[in-house]
Amino acid sequence: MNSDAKKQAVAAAALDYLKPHLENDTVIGIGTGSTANCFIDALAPVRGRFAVTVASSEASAERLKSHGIPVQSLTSVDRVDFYVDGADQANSALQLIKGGGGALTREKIVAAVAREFICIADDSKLVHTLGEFPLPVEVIPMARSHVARCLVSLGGEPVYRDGFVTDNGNIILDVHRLSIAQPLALEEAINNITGVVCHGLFAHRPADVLLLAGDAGVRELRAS
Ligand SMILES: O=C(CO)[C@H](O)[C@H](O)COP(=O)(O)O
Repeated sequence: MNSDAKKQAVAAAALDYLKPHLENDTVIGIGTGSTANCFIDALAPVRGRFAVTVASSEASAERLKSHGIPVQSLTSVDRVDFYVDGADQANSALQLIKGGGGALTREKIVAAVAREFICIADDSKLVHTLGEFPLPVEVIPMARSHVARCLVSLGGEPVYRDGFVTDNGNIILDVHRLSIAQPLALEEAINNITGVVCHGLFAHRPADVLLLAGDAGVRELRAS
């Protein structure tokens, strides 16, 4: 199975996972990226079976609307029942690196609100130790050099994502060469750097379920 087929398979599996739980008032959070896009496309035929979606990026909101799927802001809903999103890496505790697409801040906010976070990915994303994928950090532009120095002191090699501006008007530093043996501690340490808006290490809020597509089909993992 090639990469696109795996994305479509895992998106279809996420929809199968959700279907028994869909009610007229269900609110679904929607992630960002190519796998999340496959889920948006899979969701279109059942758009009458839930209330509304909340998108984690302008790009996802546009794609949802293009399918006629209703989108509301997070501030106009009183809860998010499910959040479905991809990831750049996942470990066996279902802690994640996210933000390859630069939407990490809104993704982390929707994930924080969601009752259940369903992560969808192909099996190449499951790793023993997070960190080979550069960790995206969203930064207030004027704090770029200060934050970069702090990230170096934590052992990383920050690289400015040239020409990229987040939906929130900020910049991204992608931090290379981190071997994240202690995700909870590192998440807190980076949160504590003044000028950091948010970053893509999801350790305190891991996924609840990881659907992983491989050549033999889609398997469901819970945190171990
Ligand atoms: O965090 C993300 C976007 O900010 C994506 O979920 C992550 O980059 C995975 O993307 P893809 O499904 O295209 O591999």
